Amino acid sequence: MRVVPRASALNERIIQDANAAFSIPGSVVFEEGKGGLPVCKLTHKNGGTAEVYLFGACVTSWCQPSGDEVLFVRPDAVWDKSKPISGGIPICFPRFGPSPEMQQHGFARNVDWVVCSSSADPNPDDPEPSVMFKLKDNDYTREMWDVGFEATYEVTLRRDKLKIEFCVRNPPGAEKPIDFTAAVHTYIEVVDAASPECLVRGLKGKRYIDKAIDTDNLAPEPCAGDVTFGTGLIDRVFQETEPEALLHVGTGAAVSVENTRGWTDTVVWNPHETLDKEGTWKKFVCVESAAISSKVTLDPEKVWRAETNLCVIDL
Ligand SMILES: O=P(O)(O)OC[C@H]1O[C@@H](O)[C@H](O)[C@@H](O)[C@@H]1O
Repeated sequence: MRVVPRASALNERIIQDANAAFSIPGSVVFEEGKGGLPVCKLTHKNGGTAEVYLFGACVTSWCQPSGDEVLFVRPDAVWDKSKPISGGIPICFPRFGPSPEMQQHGFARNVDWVVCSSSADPNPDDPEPSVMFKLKDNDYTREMWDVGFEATYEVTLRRDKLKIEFCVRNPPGAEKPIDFTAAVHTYIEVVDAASPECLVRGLKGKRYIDKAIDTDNLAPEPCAGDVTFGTGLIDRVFQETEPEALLHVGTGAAVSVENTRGWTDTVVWNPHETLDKEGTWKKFVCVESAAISSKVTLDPEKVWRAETNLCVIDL
């Protein structure tokens, strides 16, 4: 009889193997995280840290050297792989939003990614720990999306930034182009989303689809000014945005979400009381780097590269 290893034994083995191949003392280590799931911890020598779960390659924490957390994980997050981790930076791929072929926001946040490299010294005077994950098509993904693909996701903890690079390749030998939409769905902690001091700047004049009004109403309208929260659900897809959007978090600081490369759009989402009546919605705002308004189309062997840099700025 074939003995199926317990989930915890499998996770232990994944952690051991990842440490053997990719740990870097003081910079990159793999541990048991919530629910026993494998998590990679990055530590900068300035005291900053980040955590990335192999499940969904989901960044769940980015702490400043002061210990202040920048990201937000919802209290209803579950850690048993029965659904995506609700919070941090889930990856939406190969579909953003609902789709007839697959689960909301695609399958990338619902599957285990594989660690493929780590590094800590692109700059030896100021080591920047990083870890890279990969995901390829398999029987499960092909049931929903019958194409080949190779995706990588690299998280780098820089002195003052969290850098995220997401690449998708249409592999050699493919016979046709692939197309997809995608986003990194960044949950950022705020003091009180209901306060007028909590706002997103940098989107004025940009056209957006207001998904809170009518998801079938695809006529974009121009954004009048800063985006604020507190009156109800905010769910907006801003098209062809400038590289930087600034979320004022209410502490006198802002988080800059800089779409350095690849991304074309910015999604701003705060669920208000559609999430729960406990007031969780007041504790975060999502500012998402996205490629939605035009699908990305990749010919065989071509690579699409997208990069986001998050940075905390004193106002
Ligand atoms: O609950 P999920 O699947 O993580 O999605 C949350 C939200 O994600 C946002 O990106 C979408 O614009 C919203 O429409 C959606 O409700």
